[in-house]
Amino acid sequence: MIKNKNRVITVDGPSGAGKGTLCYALAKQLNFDLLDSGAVYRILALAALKSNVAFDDEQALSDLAENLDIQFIPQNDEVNVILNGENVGDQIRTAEAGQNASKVAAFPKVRAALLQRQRDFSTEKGLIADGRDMGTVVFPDAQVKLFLDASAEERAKRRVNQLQSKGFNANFDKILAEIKERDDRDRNRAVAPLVPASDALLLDSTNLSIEEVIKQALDYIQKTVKI
Ligand SMILES: Nc1ncnc2c1ncn2[C@@H]1O[C@H](COP(=O)(O)OP(=O)(O)OP(=O)(O)O)[C@@H](O)[C@H]1O
Ligand SMILES: Nc1ccn([C@@H]2O[C@H](COP(=O)(O)O)[C@@H](O)[C@H]2O)c(=O)n1
Repeated sequence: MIKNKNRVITVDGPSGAGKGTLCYALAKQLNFDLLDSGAVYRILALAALKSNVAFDDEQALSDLAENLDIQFIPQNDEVNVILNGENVGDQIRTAEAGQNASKVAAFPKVRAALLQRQRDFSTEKGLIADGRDMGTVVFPDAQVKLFLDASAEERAKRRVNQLQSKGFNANFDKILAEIKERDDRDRNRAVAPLVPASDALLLDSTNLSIEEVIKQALDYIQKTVKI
């Protein structure tokens, strides 16, 4: 049995690698809680827009981050994301919201303001933590660390399919450019850049189906720790 404070499995990686899909499956299979840390940064960017805080005002953004009133409420197979009492699930899931999140996430004071809030998601039940710095910064003592990657072209293809399946128009070249821009910002920022933890298992999902990724992750988890 994993000791309480370390009962954490981290999944980091770039946008569209399949982290959310994998984390949801792992949380369900293992009956662990789920932290979607990207949603926290997306909510902060939305809160900044709503309160006219500029994306380059680090102090105001970190003050906002300290006082964010957010709730994640599971309902059926979804998690309702609530900001100041308003369900903002749809507003934080746009491509623009992802780009805005990566801008506010680059500031050290913002990341510091959100650190404990993310750690508080870890309980005795166990936690699957999805993000960019889960294994390197937020949960450095996690028992299992995964880094899920895929080529930028494959990730753009997945995003196009995802948007089209929801009835939206999607332009591959535009989405690929956005993915590369966000990768670049996340990988090259001064604080908590997107890098695999030194003790993370690297999983390249470019040529793997969702089922294969889940199986490889579960096999590794079961080999590494007794859940
Ligand atoms: N191995 C895979 N093969 C094909 N499609 C996949 C695979 N993994 C995930 N997908 C699909 O790719 C899309 C993006 O996946 P997902 O949202 O899980 O990525 P993500 O890494 O969480 O992205 P983000 O960091 O931007 O939230 C989804 O439509 C998902 O169904
Ligand atoms: N641990 C994290 C998680 C996310 N970010 C930033 O938020 C952006 C949106 O994340 P998604 O996973 O929801 O796509 C992402 O591009 C990162 O800039 C982060 O910095 N740290």
